[in-house]
Amino acid sequence: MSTVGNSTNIFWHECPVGKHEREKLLNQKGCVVWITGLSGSGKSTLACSLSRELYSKGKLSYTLDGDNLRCGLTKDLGFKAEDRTENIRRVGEAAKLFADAGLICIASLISPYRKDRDSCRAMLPEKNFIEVYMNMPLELCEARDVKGLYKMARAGKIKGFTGIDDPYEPPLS
Ligand SMILES: Nc1ncnc2c1ncn2[C@@H]1O[C@H](COP(=O)(O)OS(=O)(=O)O)[C@@H](OP(=O)(O)O)[C@H]1O
Ligand SMILES: Nc1ncnc2c1ncn2[C@@H]1O[C@H](COP(=O)(O)OP(=O)(O)O)[C@@H](O)[C@H]1O
Repeated sequence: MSTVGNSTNIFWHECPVGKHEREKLLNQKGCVVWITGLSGSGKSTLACSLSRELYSKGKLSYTLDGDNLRCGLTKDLGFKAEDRTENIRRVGEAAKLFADAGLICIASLISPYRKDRDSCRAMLPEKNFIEVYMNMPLELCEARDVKGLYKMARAGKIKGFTGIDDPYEPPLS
């Protein structure tokens, strides 16, 4: 019996079919590929390419994209620091479930704060969390500006935009 956060008197229930059995069934290893980088750095493009490539090799993956998740699972969250932290925590937990299901879970979110990404890494065995950094200069992302968000941020119409007036902390390795 244990207490986790605000959940009290919690009992973990074990099931005879576990991650190992599911991995055997799927003939693959469940893991998380976590793609981080500025808006417009190419996260979603890479996530989709990787998913397609894995599919063509008969490997089951599932993509968790920041923009898409913000239409549902995380629609109650904005872009202030504590909301981004909760966003990453929640998606990290979801990604962990997909990996436990035996899937290759590809998460593509800005995830600007190093400590939040490190918390997600800590949820899984070291080799099951692969962090990928889209190392694109801000100038290039801004020049692409597919959604026109950088222009709005520069004009002060969006406050706290990553890379403009909100920080991005690149991975150390
Ligand atoms: N203030 C601000 N800063 C950054 N991005 C913003 C902002 N407001 C809206 N958007 C849009 O939200 C997308 C990023 O969502 P994420 O969930 O990945 O962000 S975060 O990880 O919580 O920082 C991001 O999508 P991508 O361009 O695909 O990264 C934007 O379309
Ligand atoms: N490797 C690449 N080379 C050139 N353009 C790219 C590359 N990857 C993505 N793009 C383009 O950059 C823009 C932003 O890509 P996107 O995947 O939406 O970024 P993000 O998900 O990080 O916001 C899109 O127009 C996309 O076609």
